[in-house]
Amino acid sequence: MKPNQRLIVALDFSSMGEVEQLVEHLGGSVNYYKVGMELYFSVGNRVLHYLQQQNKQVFLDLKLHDIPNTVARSLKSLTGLGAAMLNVHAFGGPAMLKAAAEAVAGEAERLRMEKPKLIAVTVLTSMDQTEWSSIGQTAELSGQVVNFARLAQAAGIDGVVASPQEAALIREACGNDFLIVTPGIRPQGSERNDQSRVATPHGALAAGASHLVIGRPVTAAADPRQAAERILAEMEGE
Ligand SMILES: O=C(O)c1cc(=O)[nH]c(=O)n1[C@@H]1O[C@H](COP(=O)(O)O)[C@@H](O)[C@H]1O
Repeated sequence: MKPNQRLIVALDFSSMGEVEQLVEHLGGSVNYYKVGMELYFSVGNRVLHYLQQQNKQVFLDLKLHDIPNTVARSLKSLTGLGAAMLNVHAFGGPAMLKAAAEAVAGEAERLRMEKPKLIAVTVLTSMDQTEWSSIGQTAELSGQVVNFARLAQAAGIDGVVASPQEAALIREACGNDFLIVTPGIRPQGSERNDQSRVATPHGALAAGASHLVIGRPVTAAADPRQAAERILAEMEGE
């Protein structure tokens, strides 16, 4: 069976021991992992080296959000680490997004390496319309997600992180080559936890997601391998 490159399992842990235990347990069924702030701040580049040795692809999810110069210079440092995907917050605005895209492309060219994909986080999947309004936003949340996706694409960014509930609108607005990476994935019957805008794996793919980011439905399952294989079967049936 061809390895699945569309399922990204989130390694939301704080130690190498937990990472090694899960990656060994999941074996060849999972080929793509997300390293987020908790893990990277705890163990640093050790986890990237480990995943590279295991021939796994890495989404290094550090969600940069700062002025254009700072984000561009930070991304230069991150580009050479060998992750397949990096991200920034779309809230940084068009100038920051453009500087970010140029920094990654320029550094990858300088290092003669394949350019990591750079994607922009739109509106966090934990937020619902009420919370969105509570921070003073008057536009409809889904409309703003699509607006961010358009701005990111115009700035030369490869795709967005959004909820599966906006995936169809983004696909329509940004075309087939644009990456749509969707967390907020919850298989039938699983806990929502702190996620608000959710869908099933099948629902997310049917709406046009290119990649699914899944954490607790796999990592907190009694049998993570069985949980991952069920999700993969649901994805392959798509
Ligand atoms: O950038 C992300 O990956 C991200 C963006 C977002 O809007 N929502 C979101 O949940 N995430 C990440 O996706 C993962 C979801 O994990 P679970 O809720 O456990 O499936 C976490 O590691 C989050 O940091």
